[in-house]
Parts: sequence; C-alpha cells; structure tokens
Amino acid sequence: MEDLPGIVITGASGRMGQMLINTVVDSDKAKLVGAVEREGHAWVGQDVGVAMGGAALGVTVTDKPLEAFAKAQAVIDFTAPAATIEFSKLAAQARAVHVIGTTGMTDDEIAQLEPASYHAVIVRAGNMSLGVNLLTQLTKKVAAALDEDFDIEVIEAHHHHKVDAPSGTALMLGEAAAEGRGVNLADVRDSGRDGITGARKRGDIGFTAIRGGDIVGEHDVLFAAAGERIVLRHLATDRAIFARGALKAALWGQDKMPGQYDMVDVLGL
Ligand SMILES: NC(=O)C1=CN([C@@H]2O[C@H](COP(=O)(O)OP(=O)(O)OC[C@H]3O[C@@H](n4cnc5c(N)ncnc54)[C@H](OP(=O)(O)O)[C@@H]3O)[C@@H](O)[C@H]2O)C=CC1
Ligand SMILES: O=C(O)C1=N[C@H](C(=O)O)C[C@H](O)C1
Repeated sequence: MEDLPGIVITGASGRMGQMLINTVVDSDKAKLVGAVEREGHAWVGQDVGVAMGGAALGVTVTDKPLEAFAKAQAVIDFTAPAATIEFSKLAAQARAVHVIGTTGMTDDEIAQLEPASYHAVIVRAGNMSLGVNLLTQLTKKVAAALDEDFDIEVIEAHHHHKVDAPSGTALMLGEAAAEGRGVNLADVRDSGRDGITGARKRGDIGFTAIRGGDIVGEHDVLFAAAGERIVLRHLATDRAIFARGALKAALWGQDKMPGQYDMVDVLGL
C-alpha cells in the first residue's frame, strides 16, 4: 500500500470528484492521499468519506492544494477552467502528473497550461473513456473516406447542470472529423444555428447541444448525404467510465517525460 502512487482529487464534492474518489479508493493500483475543495467550502476540514455520506477514508478535505499535491504522485482534476490553470502551476511545482478532465477551456486558457508542461506530465482530454477515444479514431477514418457530399454534424446531449457547449467530447469529435478531411475545424465550425441561418454551407461541420435531466453524455457523429446517412454513436450511462480512464492516465503518466499528452497516447490508439 505504501508504494502505490498517491492521488489527489480536486473538486472533491463535484459529480466527477466523488466518482473519482470512489474509483481511487476501490483501486489496488493507487491510493487516495488528498481531496481539495475551494476556500470556504462546507467540506473543508471534514473527512472526505464522511462528507460523501459514507465511512471515514482517513483523508481530510483541504483548501491548500499545494500542500496536498506535494504529497502526491498525481492530481486528477475535473473542475473549471480558471481552477485548472492554477492547479497546473501547483502540480508542476510538486512534479505531480496532472490529469485534466475539465472542459470548456478557451484556446487562450489551454495555452496557459504550456509552462507547467515543461516541468510535469499533463494528460488532458475532453473525454477520458475508451469508447469515445476509439470513436475519435473511427470518425477521422470515416471523414477521410468521404467527400463533402457528406455533411458532418456532431450532436451531443448532457444533463441540465452542464455549463459548457459544445461539450469537450463534441469538439474532440469535430476536430477528428476536420483532421480526417484535411481542414481546420476553426474554418468550418458551425455552432448555434438560430433564426434565418441561410442554407447549410458545403464542407461545414455543425454542432448541436441538447441539455436535459440526468443524461450522462451522448454523442452522435452524423455523415448525411443524398440518399444515405452514417451515424457513429457513443452513449455514456455511468460516469465511472471517465473516472477509470482518468486513473489509468494518472498511472500511465508516472514514467513519462514532462509534456502534454491525451487519452489516445494513454490508450495507445
Ligand atoms: N473529460 C472527461 O471525461 C469528463 C469531463 N467532465 C468535465 O469535468 C468538469 C466537472 O464536471 P462535474 O463534476 O459534472 O461538475 P461539478 O460542478 O459537479 O463539479 C465541479 C467541482 O469543481 C469545483 N470547482 C470549480 N471551480 C473551482 C475553483 N475555482 N477552485 C476549486 N474548486 C473548484 C466545484 O466546487 P464548487 O461546488 O465550490 O464550485 C465542484 O466541486 C466539467 O468541465 C465537465 O465537463 C465531466 C465528465 C467527464
Ligand atoms: O459535463 C459532463 O458531464 C461531461 N463532460 C465532458 C464533455 O464536455 O464532453 C465529457 C462527458 O460527456 C460528460
């Protein structure tokens, strides 16, 4: 137990935070050594297991991330863009692997992770599941095989608490489709149609976001042409798939050189 890599979970009280804590505690490959919440959060100072409504886990929730990271080999972070940028600096100081699941980051925010990646391993993906990362590879292949007679649309659905759109996964799939087609997504992206939009522009990649209830995460990549349609689909029914992928990334990163990686690297796809 002593030699197992120690993991800190940030955003411990969140939907993913709690799922990650359970996943690490249940694993025989890693141990939970820290749980971080922001200053003033009701959980700070409590045992994280008790705060989650279960048995004590011997880990007290802290609002001092650097102190927690210094005792860890990896930080798993599914929070919010501003928090993730700050955590990247602290994880780099602690030389801990930083696994980032946070979505909704702008290009400028993503660029702010770069200095940390000179000192520590960062694994970042908008979706940590095996299924979605496999789907990105399939999307790239299908997009490369078809011409612009096939309109590409990415349709995603999530729970009503989600704050960003299109989802990180939808953007990963859109990037994969654009790469397959040999174009830049920024040049062909069409999100948020409303009103008199005009006809669809040939070659565009469209995005539609549905929000409702407790949907964990659903993604379709539609290739629609005259007379036929191809749909590539991933349905997530349990957040455990993201937590398992994140833990795999934390362990994979232990012997890697500093730099930025994604789940395609981790899974060897
Ligand atoms: N890559 C992947 O596979 C997946 C990514 N995600 C992404 O993970 C993120 C979190 O999702 P989810 O768990 O549903 O969201 P929640 O809102 O349930 O949890 C977010 C957690 O982060 C904490 N947090 C936010 N800002 C800060 C801050 N500045 N400092 C410290 N803690 C902070 C929140 O604390 P507080 O309550 O105090 O605000 C909360 O505990 C989202 O970006 C989501 O898209 C989700 C699932 C899978
Ligand atoms: O916020 C979520 O819940 C999810 N976010 C990720 C995304 O933005 O794609 C991954 C997953 O779909 C769940």
